[in-house]
Amino acid sequence: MAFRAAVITFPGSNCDRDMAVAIEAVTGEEAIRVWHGDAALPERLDFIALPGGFSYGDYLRSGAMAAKSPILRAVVSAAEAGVPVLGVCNGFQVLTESGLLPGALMRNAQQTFVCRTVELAVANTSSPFTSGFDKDETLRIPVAHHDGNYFADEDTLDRLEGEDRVAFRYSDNCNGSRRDIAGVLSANGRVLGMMPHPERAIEPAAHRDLGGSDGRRIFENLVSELVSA
Ligand SMILES: NC(=O)CC[C@H](N)C(=O)O
Repeated sequence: MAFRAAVITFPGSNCDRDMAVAIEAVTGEEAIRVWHGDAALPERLDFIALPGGFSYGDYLRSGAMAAKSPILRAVVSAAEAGVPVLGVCNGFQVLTESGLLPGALMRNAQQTFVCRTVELAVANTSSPFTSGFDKDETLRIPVAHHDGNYFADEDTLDRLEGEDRVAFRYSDNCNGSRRDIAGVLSANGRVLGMMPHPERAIEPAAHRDLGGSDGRRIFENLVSELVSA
């Protein structure tokens, strides 16, 4: 089965190539690159990735301007039609700014950029992105952001937890996120926003502190869910 994935590039994206490399490594298929100013997405997509970076220079708020770009209307329609969407870091910020996911990513509590590998606990094991994990399993995936402090009001946080929509939690909260939340799912589980970068963890670790393949498993989960659907 040909796997048709699109990677959206905004001015200032800097993880779009890494995302395309990760998708090709896992699926064997080249990802289709889509520019922010395009009004339409390619047809029959299996997956859309919103990559990390500094879209529009993080002006206004991280992700705010990208959320108003022409291609986002098409991404929102595709998500509403059930196409799986993964937003990583800046992509997660675009997902909250566009209303596809609740909450907001605020400036890190410590007011500094954080760039290191973190440990995550798997919270949800039923979405297309997380179905191959064990609950509370630990993943090691890098983060690199200054606006990763997940915020939502208490009612929203209770609702997310009640609906099993927290995908991942930081084992050691690196940015002040409410309830240690590192990744959030949409109500139907097919949109995932996460601050850690799975596309930077797709090869076996070359060193104790460098690399690792836990991120690859998120893409593998998605592919095996789609194949078995
Ligand atoms: N790596 C990234 O995607 C960075 C995201 C965002 N611009 C931030 O620093 O918060």
